[in-house]
Amino acid sequence: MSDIDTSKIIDGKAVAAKVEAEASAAAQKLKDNGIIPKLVTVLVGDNPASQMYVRMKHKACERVGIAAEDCLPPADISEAELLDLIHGLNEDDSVSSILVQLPLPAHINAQTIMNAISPMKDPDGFHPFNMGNLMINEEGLVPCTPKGIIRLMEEYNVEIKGKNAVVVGHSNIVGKPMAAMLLNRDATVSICHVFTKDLKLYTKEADILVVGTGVKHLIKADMVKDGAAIFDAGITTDATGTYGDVDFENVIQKASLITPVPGGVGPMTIAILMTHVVKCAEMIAQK
Ligand SMILES: Nc1nc(=O)c2c([nH]1)NC[C@@H]1CN(c3ccc(C(=O)N[C@@H](CCC(=O)O)C(=O)O)cc3)C=[N+]21
Repeated sequence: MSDIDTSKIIDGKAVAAKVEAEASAAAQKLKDNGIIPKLVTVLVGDNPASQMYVRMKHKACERVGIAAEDCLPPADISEAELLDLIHGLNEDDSVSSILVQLPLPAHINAQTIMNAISPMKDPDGFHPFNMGNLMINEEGLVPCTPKGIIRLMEEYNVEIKGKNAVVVGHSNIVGKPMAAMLLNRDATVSICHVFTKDLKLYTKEADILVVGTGVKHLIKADMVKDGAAIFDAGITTDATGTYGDVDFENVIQKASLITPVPGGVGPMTIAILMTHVVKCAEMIAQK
């Protein structure tokens, strides 16, 4: 195995700590004025991975000084009952933010649920109102993972304007909003996905490469341009360990900058979420 130049590795944990400190300061200002930002998480059923992610979000709230509450409906809750629960949280003035953990059980339409969350209380930025604003370059509450990646680009002085940016994965929570954010900053953006015929043809041209597919080690060294900045939003955990969508050890040899998994994009997602909970509380205070 060849040596790894650690100066190329983006420290997502360090930037996340900085973002959390900013959120904490903003939360303190609100609290000085008698407003307590509060996140309510809704976790349907008992998926262990979801339980872990929700626990990580609650721990972040604790670090930042945000109140957090857990709603734990059973896996067989009906869509109508879940909608009722959300309507109650929308009406509750003590609740700043509502996060319904994904994935939801198959008998519930996830988008129907996302649409029911008040767009003012949507720290995930998944409501069509917030998604629509992103599309017209009015970035308010936007999806946390791509926003966290943009913040990493800013912190590491990755120029976006005029660059070839390639996004692999076209999900509503990573790929699509990522592409919109890069386009808003004047990159030339390509979006590749599972039906793309020749993935390498695109990735080879990428000055900025963002990958979010959930396919372990999809991106190999021969698919990457020399000097590319690479952001890996994928995470797969199996019996042998935790992996990203990028074959890190080999791809780092060609990259100028690269996020590790874990410790890259993941912590940023949660840190940005914290800033959004505070933003929601600020919006409610101004209403
Ligand atoms: N409504 C909703 N909002 C979400 O934001 C949301 C969701 N549903 N469903 C699931 C995905 C997944 N997600 C992650 C956040 C942080 C890490 C993270 O911080 N990971 C650590 C590693 C954790 C480990 O070791 O497995 C890291 O990358 O360093 C991972 C995954 C948020 N999600």
